[in-house]
Amino acid sequence: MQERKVEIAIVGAGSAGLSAWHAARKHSDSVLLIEGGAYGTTCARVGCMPSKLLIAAAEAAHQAREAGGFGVEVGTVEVDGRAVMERVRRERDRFVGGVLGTVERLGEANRLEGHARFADPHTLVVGEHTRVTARTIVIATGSRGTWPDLFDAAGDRLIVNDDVFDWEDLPDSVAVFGPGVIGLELGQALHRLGVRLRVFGVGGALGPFRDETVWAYAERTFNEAFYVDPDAQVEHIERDGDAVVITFLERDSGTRLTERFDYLLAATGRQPNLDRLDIERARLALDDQGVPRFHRFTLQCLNADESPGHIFIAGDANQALPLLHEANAEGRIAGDNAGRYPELRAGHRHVPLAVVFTEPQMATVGASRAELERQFGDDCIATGEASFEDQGRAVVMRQNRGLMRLYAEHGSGQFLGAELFGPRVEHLAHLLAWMLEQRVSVGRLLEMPFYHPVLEEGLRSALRDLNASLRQGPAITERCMECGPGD
Ligand SMILES: Cc1cc2nc3c(=O)[nH]c(=O)nc-3n(C[C@H](O)[C@H](O)[C@H](O)COP(=O)(O)OP(=O)(O)OC[C@H]3O[C@@H](n4cnc5c(N)ncnc54)[C@H](O)[C@@H]3O)c2cc1C
Ligand SMILES: NC(=O)c1ccc[n+]([C@@H]2O[C@H](COP(=O)([O-])OP(=O)(O)OC[C@H]3O[C@@H](n4cnc5c(N)ncnc54)[C@H](O)[C@@H]3O)[C@@H](O)[C@H]2O)c1
Repeated sequence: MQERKVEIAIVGAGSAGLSAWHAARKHSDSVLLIEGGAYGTTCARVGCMPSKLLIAAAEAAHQAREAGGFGVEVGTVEVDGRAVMERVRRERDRFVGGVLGTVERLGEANRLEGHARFADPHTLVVGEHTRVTARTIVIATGSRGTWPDLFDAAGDRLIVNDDVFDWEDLPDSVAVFGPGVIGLELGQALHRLGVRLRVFGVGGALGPFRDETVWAYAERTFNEAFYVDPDAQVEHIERDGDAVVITFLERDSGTRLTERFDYLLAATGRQPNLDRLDIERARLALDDQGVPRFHRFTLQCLNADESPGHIFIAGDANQALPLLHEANAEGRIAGDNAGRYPELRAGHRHVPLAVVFTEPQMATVGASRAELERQFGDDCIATGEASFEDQGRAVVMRQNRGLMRLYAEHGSGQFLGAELFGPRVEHLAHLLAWMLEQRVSVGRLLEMPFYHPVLEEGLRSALRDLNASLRQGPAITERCMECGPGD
């Protein structure tokens, strides 16, 4: 076994680990990046990027089918599954290639390949070939898909997102379990590409929505296009030949149905990659899920005796906000602090922002209304809403489905959060997140310029409604009279 002594060891060369490496290097030349799997990051290989590539193909098919609504006839739309998947893999490989170039440029001496696990709080054993002793350590090991044992009956027809992006062709049918973020993004894309689909959930959850009104609108909208049962009664799963056979009660009728699918796609959540790390040997304080307790602004873990430690945790591994921009930000903070330890700096944490690339898109900004009520008190939160159904630009584009609900604090009028379901709300969500970062009041937001005709005019309607709920402005009595048909 080789021995290596370094200042800072980073476990995991994903988005968080790479950010951590660059931040740590500003403090020391002795920074080692350890990777146990394939280089290239979850985001580029099996996450954000290939999923958006599949969605882009699905959108093209959908737009072509919808063209008739504009009086444009394109004839029968045919999806060439092989060509779709070939482009997904090709562009995915290009994104991965970009990351591999970055990894290459780190220099061979600064990388080590092999699965790392703790031998003691300062020592990692890597792939049975190297013992690495480090002054500080960053855990950036990411997460992986998880599913209940029941699904194992599907054998090798049980797949997760990773498998989808290696397909050479599209299958005929898929049963998606989990109408969360991954399940809805991939499910809707597969449906639009002509794959027969059913989506089964538990407990009623749908995407990221917590606001019941937005949830109900979204649930109705998705179900108009494909079958989604957020609280499904699935009775049996078995493998039969090349098929997965699922017996379930149909959502509205309660009829018992048995259907065959090519695959069961498990999109039932992700678990942090901490279980194969011998984390107990790091002697850290763990929460009841086995995740190290850490400080949100420094990413520093607590030792078992509650003293602040020399180990930091960033990205999906800490399960706090499993999103790419958070993994990058946390990696930077953790790497910086691992470098400057024991003197630490609090990093800047962004307001919560999440976007789901379905159509209509789903987005959340700030805390949910329930969380805000807990923080501020039941009667301190005002709500404003606007529909996209007769919003000018959305009608023009024939994408006039959706609803947004915005929250603000009574008295101060400060904008606090939103749940958005509608066309291209990724952009509205950014505007709102940027405003939330600046702690802007609803009144001040309404003083901003709004062009015409744009989707932002719909946001203005929601802000006006919110301002009226705050009793800081008049209710909208006659829409369109003042602002034209954009609202
Ligand atoms: C299908 C899908 C779509 C997504 N889409 C989006 C999106 O649109 N927008 C968004 O913001 N987020 C999205 N995400 C989430 C985003 O991809 C993750 O939050 C982000 O990639 C996490 O980065 P990370 O560095 O924490 O983990 P990773 O990139 O997974 O890196 C962890 C690394 O650690 C390595 N590792 C693990 N254990 C060990 C060990 N013991 N020793 C050595 N190495 C180890 C792994 O091999 C891996 O390379 C998506 C995720 C999925 C699955
Ligand atoms: N656009 C994006 O930003 C994006 C896209 C994909 C993934 N991600 C990240 O990846 C994370 C993981 O995504 P995810 O979709 O796996 O998790 P998720 O938590 O969003 O959804 C999991 C869903 O599975 C359901 N579920 C749990 N057990 C089930 C069972 N036995 N049967 C049926 N349904 C079950 C849950 O109720 C939930 O609706 C997300 O939280 C997000 O942070 C982000």
